[in-house]
Amino acid sequence: MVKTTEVNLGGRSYPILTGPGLLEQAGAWVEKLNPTRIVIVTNETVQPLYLERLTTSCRGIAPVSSVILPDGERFKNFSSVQKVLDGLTAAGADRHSVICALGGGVVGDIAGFAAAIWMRGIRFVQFPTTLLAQVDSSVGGKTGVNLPAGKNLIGCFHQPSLVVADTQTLETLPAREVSAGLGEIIKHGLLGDAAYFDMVFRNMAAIRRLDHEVLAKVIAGSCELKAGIVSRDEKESGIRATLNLGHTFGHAIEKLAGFGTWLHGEAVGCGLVLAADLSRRLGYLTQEELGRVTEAVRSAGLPVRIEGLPLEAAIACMKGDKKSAGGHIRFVVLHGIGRTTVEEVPMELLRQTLLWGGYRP
Ligand SMILES: NC(=O)c1ccc[n+]([C@@H]2O[C@H](COP(=O)([O-])OP(=O)(O)OC[C@H]3O[C@@H](n4cnc5c(N)ncnc54)[C@H](O)[C@@H]3O)[C@@H](O)[C@H]2O)c1
Ligand SMILES: O=C(O)C(=O)C[C@@H](O)[C@H](O)[C@H](O)COP(=O)(O)O
Ligand SMILES: [Zn+2]
Repeated sequence: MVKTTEVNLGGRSYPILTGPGLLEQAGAWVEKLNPTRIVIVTNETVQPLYLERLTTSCRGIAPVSSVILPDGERFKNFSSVQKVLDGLTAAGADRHSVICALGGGVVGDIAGFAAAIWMRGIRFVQFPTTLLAQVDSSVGGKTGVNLPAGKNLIGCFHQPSLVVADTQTLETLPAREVSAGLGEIIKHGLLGDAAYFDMVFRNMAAIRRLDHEVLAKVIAGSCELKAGIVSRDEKESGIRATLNLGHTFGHAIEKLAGFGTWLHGEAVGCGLVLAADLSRRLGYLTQEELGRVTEAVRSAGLPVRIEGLPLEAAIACMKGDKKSAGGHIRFVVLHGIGRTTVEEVPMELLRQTLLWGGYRP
């Protein structure tokens, strides 16, 4: 059963296909792009699991080669982009070649960025194999890498031509990574409506044990929500900034703890709790609503407290967030479930939230 969700961006529109066993059928969709060469970018963990499946499916369409990256957030950097560019050079890739990103969000962001800059931009296909990538990172065209100074500081918007999410690949995903995916799913629940949030909340245990029926609903729900937002605001001049809920806090945690120490989804989950607390201090959210957000994050198996990172360093990190302007930090805040604004907040309230969350003064 293949579910299709469309990202509507005029000439750059594309479908997101989700369902079990799609890697085996991938060639049929890639062929439609009429590529001169296919370069699959993956990493050393995903390669032994799924590379052969995708390669076999693409055989006969065009010459297929692959680039295997080291695994981990700490390798989401220029050096990995260079490896992909070297692979494209070795393959003799031209402007009509297609990159296939096979893996989680790290591989997708790096491969998408390489696609955006190779010969000033070639097409790429996302084959997300983590829950987080299937519900979030493969959709919307944000590509790029980290700098030591901060998360995703380098990159561009470059939409994929197609997203193919084979839900069967989730069966080999470690439990910690499933929980990380739930960080973004809970975020979507908070951005969507109370009914979607409640459905995610009620089905937390089923999602964590990868119940097929519930998982299909949640992946479709998150993709529809994100596709709808991206279709309205591709380059984040307005509503797309709401997809950053929890991320001003989360990105600071990832950087301060050292990239890869906290998973992105873990930092986002904890960031959602902090964003909810900040919203409560602003008078926008009730104590009961804060409790529900905290309980959702906790029951996803995600951390809800920081423990010991330095508070002032966190504020310095947040000033470098991409939503900041003139050194003023802007946060996505919640006004109940399903309603958000993006605003500057009093520094005193921010400090109170950070202390409450476990930051060290
Ligand atoms: N571009 C966007 O819109 C966007 C959105 C959200 C997150 N991101 C980025 O995505 C990254 C996080 O992505 P992630 O959570 O997928 O992490 P990840 O890419 O590091 O993958 C998580 C781990 O799972 C492994 N893995 C992948 N698929 C597997 C499978 N099927 N079976 C077993 N192991 C598998 C990976 O090798 C890795 O060790 C972060 O860098 C984040 O900034 C980008
Ligand atoms: O697609 C978006 O827009 C998002 O913000 C999705 C986030 O989950 C994702 O982590 C994104 O990469 C963060 O973007 P950034 O612009 O803050 O780096
Ligand atoms: Zn994210």
